[in-house]
Amino acid sequence: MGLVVVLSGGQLSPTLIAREECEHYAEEVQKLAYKLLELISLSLDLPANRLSGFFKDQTSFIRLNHYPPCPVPHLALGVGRHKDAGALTILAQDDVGGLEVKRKTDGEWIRVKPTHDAYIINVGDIIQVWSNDRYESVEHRAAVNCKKDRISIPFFFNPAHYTNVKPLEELTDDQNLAKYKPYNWGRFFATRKRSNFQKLNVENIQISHFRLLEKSV
Ligand SMILES: O=C(O)CCC(=O)C(=O)O
Ligand SMILES: [Fe+2]
Repeated sequence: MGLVVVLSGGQLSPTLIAREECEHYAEEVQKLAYKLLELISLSLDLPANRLSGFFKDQTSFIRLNHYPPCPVPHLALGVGRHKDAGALTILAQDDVGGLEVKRKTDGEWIRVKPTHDAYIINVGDIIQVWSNDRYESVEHRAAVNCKKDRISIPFFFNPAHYTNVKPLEELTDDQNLAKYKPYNWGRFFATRKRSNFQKLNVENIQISHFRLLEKSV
């Protein structure tokens, strides 16, 4: 399957990026994404293949992020705070570090220490909605480094654009009411993309806009 590769940041040149290597990487990382999807399904007491059908015409893509160094990192925008809108993100990064996740208990930003040869897996908004909040997508951001360039390569595993995203019927009943009303993934994503990096600003689309029930803490 053809995957879109998006380049973002300072001096990355498409000519420097080997096409075959990107395609090979996309194929392999996609296999990992399907495996993770199976494990998530099983963890929700669902058949392993319960979610894979949503990805038949998937809208997944890879982004190559380049963060040039900045002498005043706190004044620079890396990637602003946001939650990944899709199903899962598989993030490869170099050893510079910069990714921060927001701790829910006190709102502190916690730096994620890069681990050699390991991926960071982010649960996205769609898994949160499908699981009716049993999984939760994490708020995160990426800071720039004052001395070093940084590269990160997220693979965004997203379902078909026509997917109607809603809590799975198996996980809802009279005792566990659906916490979200259905929304169309293609429209959600297009709206999100238009707002670029202002990802958590009020005018931007969020799954909380589709929430039916108050969130229990
Ligand atoms: O560069 C990173 O560590 C995170 C990037 C990110 O969150 C994103 O591209 O959605
Ligand atoms: Fe992200």
